Amino acid sequence: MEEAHLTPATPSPFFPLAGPHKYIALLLVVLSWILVQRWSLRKQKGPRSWPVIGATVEQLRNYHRMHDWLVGYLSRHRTVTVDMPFTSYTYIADPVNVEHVLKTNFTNYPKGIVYRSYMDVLLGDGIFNADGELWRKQRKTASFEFASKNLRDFSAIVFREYSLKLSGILSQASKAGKVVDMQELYMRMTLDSICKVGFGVEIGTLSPDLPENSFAQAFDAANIIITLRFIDPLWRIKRFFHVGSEALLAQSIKLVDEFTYSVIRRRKAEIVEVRASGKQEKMKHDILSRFIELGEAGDDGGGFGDDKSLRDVVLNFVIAGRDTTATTLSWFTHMAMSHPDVAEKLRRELCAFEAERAREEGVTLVLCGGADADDKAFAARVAQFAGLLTYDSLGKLVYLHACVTETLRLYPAVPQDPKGILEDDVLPDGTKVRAGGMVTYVPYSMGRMEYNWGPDAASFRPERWINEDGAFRNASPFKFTAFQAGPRICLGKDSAYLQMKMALAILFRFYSFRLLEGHPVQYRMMTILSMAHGLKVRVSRAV
Ligand code: HEM
Repeated sequence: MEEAHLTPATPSPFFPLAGPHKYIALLLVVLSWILVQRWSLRKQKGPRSWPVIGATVEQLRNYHRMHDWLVGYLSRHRTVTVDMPFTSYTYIADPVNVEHVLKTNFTNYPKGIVYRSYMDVLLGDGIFNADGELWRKQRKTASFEFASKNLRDFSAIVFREYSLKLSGILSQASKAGKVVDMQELYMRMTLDSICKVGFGVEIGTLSPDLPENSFAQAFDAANIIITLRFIDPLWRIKRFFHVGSEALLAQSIKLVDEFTYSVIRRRKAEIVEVRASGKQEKMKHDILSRFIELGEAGDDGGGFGDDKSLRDVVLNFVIAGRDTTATTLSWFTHMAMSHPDVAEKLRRELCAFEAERAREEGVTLVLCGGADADDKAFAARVAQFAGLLTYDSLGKLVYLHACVTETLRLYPAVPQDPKGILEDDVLPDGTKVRAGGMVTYVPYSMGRMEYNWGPDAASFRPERWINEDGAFRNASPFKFTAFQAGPRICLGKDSAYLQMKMALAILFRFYSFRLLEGHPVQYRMMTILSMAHGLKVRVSRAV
């Protein structure tokens, strides 16, 4: 044993030095490697990167406030690279780079296989998750549907009906002095609306007793867990062993699927019934019926012949139409509460509009006795006002339009939108991006950048959207990116404005809102910028 200690160490064939030299050499190799790493990162704009783990630790530490974390870096650099294990994410906020990615070199920046692999479980082959021919066909079919006057007229009726239901709930809450969660109510309203407009189904989550809705809960849980996948390198292992967040995800998707397939079965049965009755005029104008018909005709614009494809259509439209709109309505309400001058100016616009429209239509406005009016008289007055709101007349509400747009500038419903990179490329500002990585345009940051909006970029100021003649002033879609831009620009933008303006005109004409004292308003990290704790308010009638 003693001898063994005295025997000089045998040099390894892989490391031919022995004794202390071996350790010094090893240290030198490690130091040189670190130096090379630091040298190659010297021009990197973004958080500090470490060998192998990249910036994972800093990113995880800031995960709960990631959008603001990025604001900090992007205000200094315009383009930021964040290294992650085995990949890197490039974040952009300069409209010139955004135009390059979303339009000029569009084909190089698809959703990509990484994004698809994360989202597949929820979105399947639906339009949000599709690239190439599969996307093109769905886009064509859906664009055609969105342009139809039938759908627009039907939507206006549905949006008015559900806004009035929401008004009824608020009216009762104001009388009872009850606290309400506006985000939850908006989510119910937009879910009911998209189910009616999208799939011709009445699901009634906005009925006065506010029933539990397991679909909505499971859908939200799935969305949160999928967002976590973007920074959780272990998610595939968790999925394989069916543990932790991935086990919960599987459960949530099961619930979501049960609901969705039941909607499809119901619509198919109704279509058969209408056909058997021979009453074609009873055929509904919803989007799902249209896709079912296309699938049956074999002219299915993207393969909608089977229930799985229809399931993907349904869920993609739910995610498109429900959360985005409800989230924007919630942030709008928060902005109006925290900017009383804006709320007052909006109210004046709505009252003037009401008087003018009533004159135009020859309507005598009912006297309802003010805020203490009895319920029936108050409801009648609200319904009378709602009757004056049409697709065309809502176009006259320029200040309301500006307030909604300003809300989206600072609180875009989709705060970050990642794209895959097919081939190495150089962005217009000289940043190199590598095939297989990801480039993300960041609407949340873009709205707050002084280089995009001037020194008051961070202030909520709807007036910036109105020109000297009092008309709405548009901005380049590559600078105001809340609806994306280029060939994949949001298809539901007009529909979303129609619904939001219909609801907000009614609510802000007849109610005032006060944030519940001490209620925290913060976003939650998920693909949509929803509020982590909802939006708890007290509401009062204001005739
Ligand atoms: C405030 C409301 C809304 C906002 C801020 C918004 C924003 C967006 C954004 C950022 C995208 C691109 C997402 C991506 O890269 O995948 C998008 C796509 C889309 N949106 Fe909207 N959206 C809104 C409402 C709606 C509504 C109400 C509908 C339909 C009912 C809708 C239908 C779509 C569709 C179908 C796409 C996919 C377009 C494509 O990939 O070709 N959106 N929207």
